[in-house]
Amino acid sequence: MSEGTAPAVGEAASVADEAARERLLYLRGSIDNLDAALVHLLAERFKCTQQVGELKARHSLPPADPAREAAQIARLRRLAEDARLDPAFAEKFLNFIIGEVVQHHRAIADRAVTSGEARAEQPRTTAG
Ligand SMILES: O=C(O)C(=O)C[C@]1(C(=O)O)C=C[C@@H](O)C=C1
Repeated sequence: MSEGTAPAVGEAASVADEAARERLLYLRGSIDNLDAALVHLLAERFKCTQQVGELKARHSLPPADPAREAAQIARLRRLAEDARLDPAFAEKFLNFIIGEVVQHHRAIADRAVTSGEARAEQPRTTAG
C-alpha cells in the first residue's frame, strides 16, 4: 500500500486476496488433520472387523448380520442428526464401510474352508 494515501482499488483487493489465501491454508491444515484422524479411525475399525471375520469363520457364522446393521444405521442416523450431519450421508458412508467389511469376512471364510480351519457343523444326534 502506498504511504499516506488511501489504498488503490487493486491494492485493497490484493490485501483481501492475501487474507483469503491465509484462511484457505488454515482451513486446509484442519482438513488434512481430520483426514489423517479418519484414516487412523478406519484402520482401527478394520483391525476389529478383521478379528470379527476370523471369529465368524472359525465358528461358521454368516459374514453379514442384517439385524445388527439395521441397528447400527438407525443409531448412526440419530448421531448424525444431533451433530447436524446429513443422516442420509452417514447411512451411505456406513453402508460403504460395512459392504467392504462383509467382502473381507467372505474372503476370510473362503480361506478358512479351503484350509480346513472352519469348525465343522456339529453332527446331529438321533436321540431327542
Ligand atoms: O458385528 C458384526 O457382526 C460384524 O461383522 C461387523 C459389521 C460392521 O462392520 O460393523 C460388519 C458386518 C455385519 O453385517 C455387521 C457389522
